[in-house]
Amino acid sequence: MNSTTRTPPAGSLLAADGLHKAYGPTKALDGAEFSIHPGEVVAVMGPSGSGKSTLLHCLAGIITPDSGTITYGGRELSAMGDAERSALRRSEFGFVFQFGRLVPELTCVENVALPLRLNGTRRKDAERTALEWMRRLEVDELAAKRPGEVSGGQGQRVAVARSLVTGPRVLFADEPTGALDSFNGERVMQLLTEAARSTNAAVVLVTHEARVAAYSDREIVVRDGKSRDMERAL
Ligand SMILES: Nc1ncnc2c1ncn2[C@@H]1O[C@H](COP(=O)(O)OP(=O)(O)OP(=O)(O)O)[C@@H](O)[C@H]1O
Repeated sequence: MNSTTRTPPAGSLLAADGLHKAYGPTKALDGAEFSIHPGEVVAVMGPSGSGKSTLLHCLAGIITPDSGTITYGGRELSAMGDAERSALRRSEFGFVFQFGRLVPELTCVENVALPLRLNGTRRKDAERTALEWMRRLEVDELAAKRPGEVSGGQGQRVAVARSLVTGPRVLFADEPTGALDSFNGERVMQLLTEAARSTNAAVVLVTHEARVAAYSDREIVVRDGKSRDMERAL
């Protein structure tokens, strides 16, 4: 793609270099770079409209950058076909968004089991694994309830359980606490980071809140589509 791109930093699981993405005249990404190691939690910060979500969507293979390289496990995403990228998203990546996006017609345990069911796991096995994750996120008592019957904080913990149920190597979290009060936001972040660390999953955490970013190992600031690594002591 871009002849000036560099090799990804040693040991990185997911890395991007020289990313550009424009929406018409708007430059959403203008040379952004990124890298994350297995088990690392990286906060992507920056003002509204600076390109954070666009960066996350490029890294996750949801949108294709206009130029630049993204490598996952040593392979370039752009070299994969659509089907292979979708399979990668289903098997290696997990997602949590600002609003849980749970399926309202399904119970909470069915929601958490859904990614496993889509991968062909039998219902009983999928729901057993789902319940284990719900227990870790302290929402197993809500298994039989539908999303409309639980609180925002509980629903978000159900969404975190769903994002981790397939054992992803990278968890993408886009403002996961954005709709919660500070108490529930803190609890979601504690449980999310604990669960991710216990499985050595890397977490790409988009947030504009410093208290949420405080759960990360490292911060990257995106401004006008450019990213800057803030070397922060652990
Ligand atoms: N689908 C789209 N069509 C047109 N413009 C877009 C689209 N998505 C993003 N943009 C523009 O690209 C720029 C970067 O948007 P992006 O959503 O990545 O920023 P952000 O930092 O995540 O913002 P926020 O914190 O408000 O969510 C913004 O100017 C935005 O208006």
